[in-house]
Formats: sequence, structure tokens, C-alpha cells
Amino acid sequence: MAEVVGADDRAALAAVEDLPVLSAADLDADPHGMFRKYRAAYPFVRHETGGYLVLRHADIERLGSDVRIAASETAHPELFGVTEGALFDLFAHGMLTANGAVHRRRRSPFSRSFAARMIADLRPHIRRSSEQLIESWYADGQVEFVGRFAAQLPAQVIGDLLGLPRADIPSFTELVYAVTRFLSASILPDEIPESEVACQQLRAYVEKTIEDRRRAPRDDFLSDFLGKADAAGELSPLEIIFQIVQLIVGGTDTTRVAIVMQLALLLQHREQWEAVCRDPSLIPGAVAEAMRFEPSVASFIRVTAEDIEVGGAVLPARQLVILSTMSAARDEGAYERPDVFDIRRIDQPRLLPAFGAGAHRCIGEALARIELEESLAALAARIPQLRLDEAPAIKGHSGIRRLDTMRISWRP
Ligand code: HEM
Repeated sequence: MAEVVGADDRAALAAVEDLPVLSAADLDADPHGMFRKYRAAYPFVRHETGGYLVLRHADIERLGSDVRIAASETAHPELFGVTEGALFDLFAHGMLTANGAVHRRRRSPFSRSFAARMIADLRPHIRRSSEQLIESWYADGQVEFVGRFAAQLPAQVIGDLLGLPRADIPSFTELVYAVTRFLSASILPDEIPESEVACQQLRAYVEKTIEDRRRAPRDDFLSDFLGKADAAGELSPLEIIFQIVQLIVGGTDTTRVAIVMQLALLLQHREQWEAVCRDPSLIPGAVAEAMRFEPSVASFIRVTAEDIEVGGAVLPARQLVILSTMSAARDEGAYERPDVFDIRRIDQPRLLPAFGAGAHRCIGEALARIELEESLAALAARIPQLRLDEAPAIKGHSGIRRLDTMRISWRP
């Protein structure tokens, strides 16, 4: 039986075996309500799949940088019986699931090209892409926003970053979303083969793009990355391919869901939408608040290397740990009135929990924020009279969250 090492003033903790076990169905039915209820009493609870859900803001910040918990390497594909193939390689050779020196080696060629000041140069281009997407359906007076805008923009931005031909973007987008399905804990076993085929095709496409760029380098992001990776000589050919695949996959669905949720939340709080339309300086605050209130990524996963004390109880060694950034973002210990959506709030931390913590903190944060800001600015400037006809039903309490459709209109 795990030992309880000290008292926490918010809870009299039982041994780990006695902690509540939350079911995925209950969590999916009311994730914020469940987190609120248990966060007040327990620093972490058990998940029915066998892992532990860590709930409080300060614990997640700390554990995100704690070397005693490690990225999960190939645990996710193995959990689904996937032990070889392109999906497996994505986890075996990518930075997201790697640890220590291997992780640093895979991430470092990107650090300069993804720095905020480099990415800032893309802002006008991302604004133009947003405006062009809006113009493609503006005359219709209404649109299904997820498919016709939110799914398109992130794929276009990454496609442009890698210098892909615009004609390839629709098929590229389909492949990316088919691969992303595998990252969700809710994928069904009979959906995996389709995801595997898509990942093989995406790998082949990226491989060919890299070959083309090596033959004819350009003044662009991909040439810069290949130059650095080749000069350092530390990445295998497979690692080079899968860092790019991971960048594509990491930057697409995450941003799609966030673009949808920020617009939905603003239209559901009409006074705040109108304020953003009148005063674009409110946009960065609106983006941060939407990421806090309904984050597109609900958690990140680690494995404990040894027993770790958290809030007066012990997380046992060799266990899967789900660090719930979604719970952290509504923690009463970190935010005033956490269940109120308020784009003017002044207690946002400098580092938003939604982008993770520690060595794996999102490498694409600056890019994601610009996509969110510029898409919102373009919508607010062009269609301030927007109405929400069908709100998106956002689902999921861990990993990337899911949503299907959202209808908006602007006819008088
Ligand atoms: C709203 C949008 C986004 C959210 C909420 C988000 C969230 C996250 C989170 C929580 C992590 C940490 C995962 C972990 O520690 O296990 C992460 C890592 C990562 N993200 Fe993002 N992300 C977003 C957009 C992007 C974009 C636009 C890109 C790239 C174009 C990107 C690429 C990556 C990569 C490559 C990693 C792995 C970093 C590493 O392991 O060192 N993300 N992201």
C-alpha cells in the first residue's frame, strides 16, 4: 500500500488505492464539473484506464519540469497494439515522446526558426490567408465554420511554412486529420488501419518534399531546418522526416479546435465579441482567455520513474500520469472566478497551461497564437454582425479535444 506522506490542508488524503476512480464516461459528460469537485479535495485521482489524473495548477507546473517523470516514448501506440509501421515510428522517432538528450537533439534544430521574432514575420501572411478564406464563402451569408475555415487555416499555414504547393493542400489536409485521429484516446480499433495508411502517405510526401528541397534549397523554414540538422549531423534520416511529420500533426488539429472555440465563446458572450470588434487591442487577451476556458488540448501524459510526492500523497513509480492542464486552467487556487469567461482578466499566468510545461512545452506556441489572433482579427473586422446558429459540441477530457460542426451566419 502506498504511504501517505503528510497532511494537506485542503484534504485528508487516503492511500493511493483509496483515491476515487473516475470513469471516462463521467469525465466526458461533465469534465469541468468533475475536475472542480475532485480538485478541491484531492491533488490527483485515479482514471479508470489505470493512470492518475493530476488536477491542480501549481502541481502541474512543477511536475512538467520534474526529471522524475518522463515522456511516454512508445507507450501510446503499444496500448493500442501498434508495435511497428509509420504510426509507431511517429512516436519512436519524434521529439514529443522522447526523453533527455534524445529529446534535446531532436528539438534543437527548430529552436531558432520557431522563436517568436522569426514567427512574427508570418503575421501579415496569416492575416491574408484568413481574409481569403472568409472571402471564399462571404457571399453565402452563412457557413459551416469548422470545415470551411478552422480546419483549413492551420494546414495552409504549415503547408506554406514548408513551401508545399497550394494545389497539394486539400489532400495534405485530409492525410493530416486522418493521422491526428490516432493521437486521440478515443480512436476505435477499426479506425487504426486508415490512420496507418494516412501516416505512411504523409511520411512519403514529407520524404519527397525534403529530397526536393535538398536538391534546390530556398530561403525558407524547411531549408533552414535541413541545413541545421545536416550541419549538426545528429539526426538519422528517419528522425529528420518524423520531426517534420510531428510538426505538421502537432500544429493542425490543436489549432483547429482552438480557432473554433474562441469564436464560439466570444459569440456566446456577445458583449465581449462586440468589444473585440470595436477594440482589436483586446484580441490577445481574448485568445488567452479562450485557451484557458475551453482549451483544445486537455492534458499531457508522462510516466513516473519513481515515487513522487504531490500535495501530500504519493504518485507511485512506473505509472501513467495525465497532467490535466484543462483542470489547472480552472483552478480556484490560481484564478479569480475561474468559471467566468472574461477576456479582460488580469490574472493570466505568463505561461498558459494549455501549451504544456517544461522541456516539451509547445514549440509552436508563438505560431499558434498568431493564427488565433489573426483569424479573430480578420473575422471581427469583416463580419462584426456574426451570429452563432449552431454551437460546437466540444468533447473530451484528455489529449486533443474533439468537435464536429459549428454554423454561423451574417444575413441581415
Ligand atoms: C492552440 C494550439 C496548440 C496547442 C493547445 C498546443 C499544445 C501543446 C502541448 C500541451 C504540448 C506539450 C505536450 C507534452 O508535453 O506532452 C505541445 C507540444 C508540441 N507542439 Fe503544440 N500546441 C498547439 C499548436 C502547435 C503548433 C501550431 C505547432 C507547430 C507548427 C505545434 C507543435 C508542437 C510540437 C512539435 C510539440 C512537441 C514539443 C516537444 O516535445 O518538445 N503545436 N503542444
